Amino acid sequence: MSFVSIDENEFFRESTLRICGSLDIEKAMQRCLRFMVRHIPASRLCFHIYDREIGIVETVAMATVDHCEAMSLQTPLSAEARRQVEAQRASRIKRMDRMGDDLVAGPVVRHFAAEDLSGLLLDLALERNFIGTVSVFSAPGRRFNQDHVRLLSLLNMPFAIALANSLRYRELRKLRDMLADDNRYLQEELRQMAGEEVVGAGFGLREVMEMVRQVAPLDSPVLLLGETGVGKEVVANAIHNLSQRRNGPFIRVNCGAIPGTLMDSELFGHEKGAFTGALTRKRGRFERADGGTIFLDEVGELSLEAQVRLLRVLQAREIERVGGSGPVRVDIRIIAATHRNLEQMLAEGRFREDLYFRLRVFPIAIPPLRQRSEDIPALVQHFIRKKAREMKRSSLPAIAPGALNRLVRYSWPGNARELENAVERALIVSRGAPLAFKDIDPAAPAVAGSYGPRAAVDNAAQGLDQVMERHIRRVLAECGGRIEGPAGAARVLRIHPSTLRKRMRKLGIPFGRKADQPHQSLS
Ligand SMILES: Nc1ncnc2c1ncn2[C@@H]1O[C@H](COP(=O)(O)OP(=O)(O)OP(=O)(O)O)[C@@H](O)[C@H]1O
Repeated sequence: MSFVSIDENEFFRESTLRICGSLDIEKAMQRCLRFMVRHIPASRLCFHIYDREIGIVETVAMATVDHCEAMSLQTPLSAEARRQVEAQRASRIKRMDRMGDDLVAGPVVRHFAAEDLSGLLLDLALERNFIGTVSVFSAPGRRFNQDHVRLLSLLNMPFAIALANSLRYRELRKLRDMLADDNRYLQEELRQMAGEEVVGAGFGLREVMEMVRQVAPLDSPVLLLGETGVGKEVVANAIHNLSQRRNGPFIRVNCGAIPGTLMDSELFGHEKGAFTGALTRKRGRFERADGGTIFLDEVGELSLEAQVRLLRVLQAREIERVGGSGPVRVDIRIIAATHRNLEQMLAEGRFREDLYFRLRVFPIAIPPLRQRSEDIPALVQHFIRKKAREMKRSSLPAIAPGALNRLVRYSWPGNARELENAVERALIVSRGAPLAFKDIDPAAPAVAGSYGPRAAVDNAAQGLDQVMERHIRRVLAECGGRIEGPAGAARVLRIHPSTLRKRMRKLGIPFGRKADQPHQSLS
């Protein structure tokens, strides 16, 4: 085969264009080789990196004229060969008449049965950092000479830059894949922690689950309504898991727990330096939920300013980071939840009407536990399993005779969460004996139900309005719904009946005929 002689400048220019032509090392090398073979007797290019920690040469890419591939071919080096490689700090080129005889190249080219071929080794360094080595294999029966060395040595710098970039790109891709993998794993863990199973789906929550199945495949917003602890997050999770977005993120935002001053940066993120303390760029919850579902819990707690910004996201499907220079599109499904009476908040000007109608496209009301006491036994079993697992108990305790009956008759103002706490308490005090639930007494004055240190912590976290609402409801239940009179709730609470009515209206507690509707019944 005859080779076309070439001007050095032309060789440099054409080879550089090709080695920079792709971020995939093997493709870039193949393009380069296809050009080179017209001018030098080469048959194969390989790129090798060196792992100093373990003294291994890894061949990461290989190209012939017809075939190229990314690979991870590892060759351990002898101690002497390691010393030789590790002394290498500058670019240089080495010619070998027979590659098999070289201390470093010999064991590597054995993988390609190329010991008898002549070779050129191009060590690449940038700013005194050794990047790797390109090996050029000769065509069978040909030997490289000084003219080839001169031509190849021109390519030191472009090869070093291009291959260093390709290695970085490869590393980034690897990190991205690892992150995606971590993300999938964590999402799965979260799903398990959140308790994927909706207990009562076939009984007390049957209608709720029918609605869930209807709306899940669509992208419409869903508004979950129900008392605190009733299972709104569990239902939100079920919607996400039954939707096309199930492999995307499910991001919960507790709107009542984020201080007003941090709301924007929490929800929408910020750019680096947007304000004092913004040391790095941070993605907000909306951006994190991209491709998945955002669950806005306690949406009724949002300030009016935050409501305006939320409305903008709902309308434009875009967010703007604090200190950002432009909008960022987000592909999200919104599920909002509240235990509040939003209609009443509308009437009082505490919730925006436009936002309300945007969120209220598909409302689902989750009934309180006292209206679906048929779910209590299954929930108790579910929580026993869950808590025993968390507490690393090897066996599941039995339930003491009569205890389940007591649980079913209790009114559960704190709903499933209160039941979950009761199970946890019972497991702690039982020490392996059957669970007696002695602190749950349906006949005791309602306020006594779940008081104690734990409930006090719960109450503190709930806010004054909720605690007041809960207390009033319990006293009302105890007084058979009566407000006035010697046995009325106002007397027990030591306030004037009209003050009590006013407060009940404010807290959304029905009275009079409304209180007789089953949803509100407390007994
Ligand atoms: N149907 C159910 N099946 C299984 N677990 C449930 C069910 N309902 C509630 N739970 C459990 O009860 C606890 C409270 O439920 P969740 O957090 O969903 O209530 P919530 O209505 O969102 O409360 P809040 O209004 O206070 O945010 C959680 O630990 C949840 O896993």
